[in-house]
Amino acid sequence: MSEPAIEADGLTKRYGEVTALDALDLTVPRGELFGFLGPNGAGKSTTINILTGQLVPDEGTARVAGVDPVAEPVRSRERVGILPENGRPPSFLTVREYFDFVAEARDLTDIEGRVERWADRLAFESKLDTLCTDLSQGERQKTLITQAFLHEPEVVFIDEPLTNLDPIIQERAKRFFRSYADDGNTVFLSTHFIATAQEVCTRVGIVNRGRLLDDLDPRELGGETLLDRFFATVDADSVAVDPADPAALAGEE
Ligand SMILES: Nc1ncnc2c1ncn2[C@@H]1O[C@H](COP(=O)(O)OP(=O)(O)OP(=O)(O)O)[C@@H](O)[C@H]1O
Repeated sequence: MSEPAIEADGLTKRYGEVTALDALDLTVPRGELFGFLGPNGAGKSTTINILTGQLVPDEGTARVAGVDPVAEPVRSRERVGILPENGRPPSFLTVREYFDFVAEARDLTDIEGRVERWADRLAFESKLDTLCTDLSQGERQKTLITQAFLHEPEVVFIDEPLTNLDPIIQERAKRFFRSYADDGNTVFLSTHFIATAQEVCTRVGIVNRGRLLDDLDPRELGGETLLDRFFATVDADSVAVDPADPAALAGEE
């Protein structure tokens, strides 16, 4: 069997008193559109930052696209695409200049065809020569999604990619993410949109308090919704936080 696209073993990260990741284990096989779900502060961004070579864990190991992002962050970042949450393209470049800049950094030549395809897919052809500072929020998001996929990486991390996109473009983007994974690449989608994860993801992980609590195929949920499963999983874990509270342990209000 081929090596998984993403493997994390015992990842631990502390910020002072706060344990953001608590020996997190995670395996994502190639070809999955993997939804990474969890409440605010669960450790999603911290996990992504470690897996993309932007943050060093206190303990644990990781491999992404065959590279150790902790030992070889630069080589690792070459292999992956990243759509950060709340990112902003540089204000002083036009959209096209920004893509040229990304292409230069990624050692890509002849990106015109790719840029045109993305502009068509996400409907921003008319904005290619606009300064990034003059883009709407949704147009900025379209620009950032495009840069994440421009070098056609085998693993892409996308953090809340649908934010600020209109419903038509959301549908197109979702279809694209799924087809990109169906082509054998791996898409790691961090989101609070649980219905979207149920709709498009081929696998989903639920994280809380820095640990992976569940890892499932949402198509095998039967009658249960992913939202029900999410609430039940996180609630059960939160009850476990306070064993001194007998009412909570009994599941009472
Ligand atoms: N630079 C930092 N310094 C101190 N604490 C941090 C730092 N970054 C994250 N944390 C803390 O680590 C925990 C995990 O944060 P993280 O950003 O990974 O969560 P998240 O799941 O991405 O949350 P959200 O859904 O709100 O974006 C939180 O308690 C957060 O306050």
